[in-house]
Amino acid sequence: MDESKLSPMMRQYLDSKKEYPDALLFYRIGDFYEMFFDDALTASRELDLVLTGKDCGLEERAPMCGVPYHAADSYVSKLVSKGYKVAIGEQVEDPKKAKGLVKREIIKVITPGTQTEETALEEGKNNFLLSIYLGEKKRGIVTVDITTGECYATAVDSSKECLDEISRFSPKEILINPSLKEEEELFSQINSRFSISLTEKEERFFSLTEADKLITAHFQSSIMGLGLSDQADLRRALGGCLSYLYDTQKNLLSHIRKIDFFQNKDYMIVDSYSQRNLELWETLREKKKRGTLLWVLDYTKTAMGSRMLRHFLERPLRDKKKIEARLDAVEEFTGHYIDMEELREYLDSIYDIERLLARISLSTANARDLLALKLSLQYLPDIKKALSPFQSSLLSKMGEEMDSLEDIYRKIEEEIVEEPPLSVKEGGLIKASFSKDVEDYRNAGVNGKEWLQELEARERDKTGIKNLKIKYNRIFGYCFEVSKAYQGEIPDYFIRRQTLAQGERYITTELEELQNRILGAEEKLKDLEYALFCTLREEIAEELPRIQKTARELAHLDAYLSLAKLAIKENYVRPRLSEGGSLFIKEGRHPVVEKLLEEEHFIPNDTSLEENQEIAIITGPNMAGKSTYMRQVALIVLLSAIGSFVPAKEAELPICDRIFTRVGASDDLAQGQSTFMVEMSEVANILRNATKQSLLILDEIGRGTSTFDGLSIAWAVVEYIARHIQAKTLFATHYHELTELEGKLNNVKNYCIAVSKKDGEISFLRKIIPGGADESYGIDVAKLAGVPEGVLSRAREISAFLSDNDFMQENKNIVAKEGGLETDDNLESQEKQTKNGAFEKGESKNGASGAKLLKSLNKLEDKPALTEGEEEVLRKLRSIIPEKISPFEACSLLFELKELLQ
Ligand SMILES: Nc1ncnc2c1ncn2[C@@H]1O[C@H](COP(=O)(O)OP(=O)(O)OP(=O)(O)O)[C@@H](O)[C@H]1O
Repeated sequence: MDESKLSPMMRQYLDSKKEYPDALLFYRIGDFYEMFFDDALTASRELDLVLTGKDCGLEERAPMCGVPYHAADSYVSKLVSKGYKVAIGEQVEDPKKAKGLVKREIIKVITPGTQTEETALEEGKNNFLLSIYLGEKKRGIVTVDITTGECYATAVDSSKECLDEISRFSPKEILINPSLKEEEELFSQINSRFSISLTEKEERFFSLTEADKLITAHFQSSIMGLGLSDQADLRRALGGCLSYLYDTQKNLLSHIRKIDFFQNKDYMIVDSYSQRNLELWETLREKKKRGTLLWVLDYTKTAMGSRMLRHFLERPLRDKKKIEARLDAVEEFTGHYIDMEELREYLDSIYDIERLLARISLSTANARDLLALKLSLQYLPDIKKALSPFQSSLLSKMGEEMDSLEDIYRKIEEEIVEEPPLSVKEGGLIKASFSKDVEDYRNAGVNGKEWLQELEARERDKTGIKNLKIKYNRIFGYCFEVSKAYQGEIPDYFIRRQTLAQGERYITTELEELQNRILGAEEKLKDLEYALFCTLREEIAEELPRIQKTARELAHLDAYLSLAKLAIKENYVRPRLSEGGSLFIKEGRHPVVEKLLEEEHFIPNDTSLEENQEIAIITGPNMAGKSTYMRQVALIVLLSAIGSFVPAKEAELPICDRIFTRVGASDDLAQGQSTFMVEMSEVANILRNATKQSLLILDEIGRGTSTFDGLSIAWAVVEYIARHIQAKTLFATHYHELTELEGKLNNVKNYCIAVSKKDGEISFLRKIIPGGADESYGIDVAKLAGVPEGVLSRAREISAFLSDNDFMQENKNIVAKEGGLETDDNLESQEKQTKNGAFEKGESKNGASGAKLLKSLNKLEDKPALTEGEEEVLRKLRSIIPEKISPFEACSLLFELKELLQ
């Protein structure tokens, strides 16, 4: 584009655009925000706007579309929620007074992680911007929610931990430095697994010197004072984050006052796979809250409480004292139902104070926001009073820590009217009783006419001029009009302004004063009210620390009350935290399935994983309830770690360092990894990181590959856990062979989920009992699912053939013998063994199945004449025998051969 030919306005536009090339630029022109060129094409497509053109000095018109300025917020939110960034180019001088082109500047940039527009934010969920600085050794991670002022920071060692944090915070936007792109795995996972807007900034954006300058200025403390001296990567991430926030907001960020440092080791780690598998705050499929653990837990009354509860869930505790303190608070509430309900009622009238404060700090709060703050504070003294009888450590401290903030309440009460308008610049927001000037101006507007009539009557009496009138003229304003007949009676304090055909126009000092009061009143009133409002907003902003602290206490209070309400409503019990690490649950229930079943009755089950008996192998047909049972145990352990009561009759629970789950297929297939590959990398991760204090939930390990390899892997994994990790483990499997481990490894015990079969129909009893399952009932479940009878009867035939055949038995023998049960094995040799497989031609360990196929091949080759079908089988056998084949392929070929050769 030849920019020299552009019109001045277009040149001005393009200069602004160059400042934020990755943002769509909304450019204020008159009453519209216009977009041009590519931005116009994108916006018209995304917002369904009519695309027009504008003469721009070039041959072709510039594509253009626009939105009315007063409706811009909703359009901006729409774009931002789709992941776009939007820069607002505003007119910064009065167009009427401008000489030439109106001056325009970008006043803010709105991005997914920095937007504050209320309608675009999710209630009960933070809107995080996460900044990662990938350093040489560490990864600094800083997360800020500009809408609440929260700021969390940590440094982690691995990309995997980065992903765990991303998954936990679910940020709307991630700020990265270029080296993160080189960490391909992490980068591709961020891109594919999360639909998060990525903002890449050049390395200098994260410069340590700049970061330190910004951090010390913002938090008004030295790097050492903040405890950041040896945290260079974290400082860079924080510096980048602050710089980005200042740049986009173009505003003070005084509500971000405190950095909340955390270390993974202080919390129970639930990695990102497990967070999703256990559906803690988002369902796997629909990504909704309904159907998650958070959905069950959330009886909070305020958005702050709801966010706090989620926060509890994101970071289950490991410190016994802290967990007991939360449990004490919950228990105390459950024992005082009426007080609890009274407090919950008070919370009902509390708005999202944290978000209100953010708007106050960013100077975007309006009078309605201040009113909402006032209404939120009105019951604080009552809340403090209602809390005073409570004695548990957290609750008694909470009452003391909470500030009743009566001064703030009074300030707003004195100044802001009961129903203020949305706009703060149009007047009507300040009480007349608050300011004499406001009262006068407002009176002037309302009473102006009366005052003029009064003056007119008074002057008429005084002068004796009967037809003396006050009239309004656009040029001279208010004047007395006196007809020619009365010219001789004009008093000397009448000052002549204009001669008319029939008379003269006069003013007096009093009339002039009155006129000033009346004519300027409306504008002056608006200006005065706005100024008073801004002062009040600033005064409240100065009290931010006090209000923020109280808001935090209210959020905690709401979360404890919610847990207490849950305990009462859903009949949960207080867990005992076990000293020795044993896990014992009597009549445990799955919190979510129980709630979803509603009318249907959920069958409770016991669990016992003790020292020296940590591993449970769970067999049972499909649909019996294995996954539900295992998840239920994980969720119960997790609930106790957040300080919640648990769905059981009785529970003694360990404090785990981590919960690992390997359940079902992950959604990483999108990344091009096979189901089996994903499964194995998760297994590898678990085996490498689990400790004796971990809880492992393993569902059908090995099902993603051939039966033989799968069984071998599953076997070896159980063995490895039993011998080397001794973590509490629930291991569900369809490989009944694994039940043999019970006798061989003394910390393994078998369980199965009972079913009954009557007249060929199975029914699920949902009860877990000791021992292994007798049958797999797979075909019965297929029947329940409506698989056609033809397929079922054929499956029964095949199943009968396979159980007649010693084929599977042979495979099992190979696993038992060659899996090294009798010898001291290790995982590596196990893996090597299974990789070799059992079907390679010519190797002794290939087992009898390979030999059997060879025999069949020879038999076919010896036959003088072959049918078409036999030829096909022969061809297949020739092609596969030198290769590895799966046991099922081998089985089905054997089956075909059996039929053909008969
Ligand atoms: N204890 C229970 N009480 C009542 N219903 C239950 C119980 N456990 C599970 N169910 C019901 O049974 C359904 C199947 O359970 P689940 O998915 O846990 O079976 P599964 O044994 O893991 O099956 P598969 O092996 O096919 O994955 C659940 O969706 C739930 O509705």
